[in-house]
Amino acid sequence: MPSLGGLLKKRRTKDSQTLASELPVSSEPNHSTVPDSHSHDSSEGASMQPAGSSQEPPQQSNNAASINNLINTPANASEAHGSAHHSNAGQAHAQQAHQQQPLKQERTTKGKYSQEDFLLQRTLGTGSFGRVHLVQSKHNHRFYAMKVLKKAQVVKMKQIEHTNDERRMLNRVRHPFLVTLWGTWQDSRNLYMVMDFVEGGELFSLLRKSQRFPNPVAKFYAAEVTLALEYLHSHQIIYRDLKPENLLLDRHGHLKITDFGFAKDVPDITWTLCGTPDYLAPEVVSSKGYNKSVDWWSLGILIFEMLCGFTPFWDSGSPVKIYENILRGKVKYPPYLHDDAVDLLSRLITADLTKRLGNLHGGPEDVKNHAWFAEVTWDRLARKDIDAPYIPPIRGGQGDASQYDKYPEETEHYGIEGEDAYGHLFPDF
Ligand SMILES: Nc1ncnc2c1ncn2[C@@H]1O[C@H](COP(=O)(O)OP(=O)(O)OP(=O)(O)O)[C@@H](O)[C@H]1O
Repeated sequence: MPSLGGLLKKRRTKDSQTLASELPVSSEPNHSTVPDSHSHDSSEGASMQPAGSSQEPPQQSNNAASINNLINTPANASEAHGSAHHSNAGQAHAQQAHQQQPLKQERTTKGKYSQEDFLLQRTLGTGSFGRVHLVQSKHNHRFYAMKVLKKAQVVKMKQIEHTNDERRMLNRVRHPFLVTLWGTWQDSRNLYMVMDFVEGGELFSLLRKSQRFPNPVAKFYAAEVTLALEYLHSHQIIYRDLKPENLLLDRHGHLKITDFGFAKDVPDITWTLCGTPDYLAPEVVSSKGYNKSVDWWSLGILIFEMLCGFTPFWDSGSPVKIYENILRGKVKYPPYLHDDAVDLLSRLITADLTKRLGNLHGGPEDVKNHAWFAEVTWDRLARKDIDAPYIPPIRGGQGDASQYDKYPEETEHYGIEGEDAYGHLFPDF
């Protein structure tokens, strides 16, 4: 059993460096809120629509409940609600619905927004190349998340292509479980991306506070991720950075995948070594060509981590040790795991690409039809018509960032004009 000291507190970065400014996840108990079923995403318009800007009043809190109590409460789990039912007809519908979901028309945003359009607020998170701020539009007064990437840092870390890909991929996708990009621009030092503000915080924080999720809770999040992967793969996009840090919760408790920094348009195979060590598939580690199959491997790691509280190949030493464990491929399944879960995990976390679920002839349907997902009504899930197991306690209305850890703020001013050595490398921003 690995020692979980570091893993419990630290977010894992793409390059495995720990963030100097990172604060440990708060150990304060969180508070439950009244679950709101039948929630609908208000951020899916083609124009600048409310992103995290619901006009609902703050939700009621229940000061007695810790997150762990809350998500272990059967009444809050989708299975215990009886709201997730197996339905083959539903699966067929969901499949159709996904194939019908169009890629977004490329939005022409260049020159449309600038720093002047937004009031800068607190930092929501930091990453390898910059940080993400909460911002408020001066025009519609709604709240957004603004990702700021330092050009010099992006260039130094040889991430020019990935950064351009991130913008391009995010601009193309439109799905209830993927974050929406509204605009990008650049100044002499930084690149800026304005997205939905997803108010409920990271699944990472919820998981660390809860230690591990009960089977139905893990199943709910895994099912939403499965639909998002199905959508991306049907548009030839591999995501390549699945992990709880990149899964955000909206105010109703549904997932939104953020951080498309490694997403790639890949009709067949690619070779780049990227991702987060714990989550890398063996074909990535061993520098073989790979394809969408890597996301199904990562889904297995994600489900394992949600059910167990740690990743199967984790090592406190170094990424190299983790890579060795991945190549050795030995997974110890704790006895408390449900048999169906172990069966699914062993079919996802397999180095044999001819056996890995999601990568076979049946594609994502093989994953969706697995016994572990038997209760899931996929078409209802795709409509967000299944109650989420945990409703983030967002009491402050719009712009409430209380679900995010606090970070030391950036002192550098944004919007500075001047010499720009790298601007030509990012022509789409
Ligand atoms: N749309 C959003 N709404 C709210 N918070 C967000 C949003 N996007 C990102 N964040 C917060 O900012 C953090 C960093 O964002 P992101 O992962 O995109 O940056 P990154 O530089 O690519 O990070 P990394 O190098 O760790 O992958 C996220 O983990 C999350 O806490």
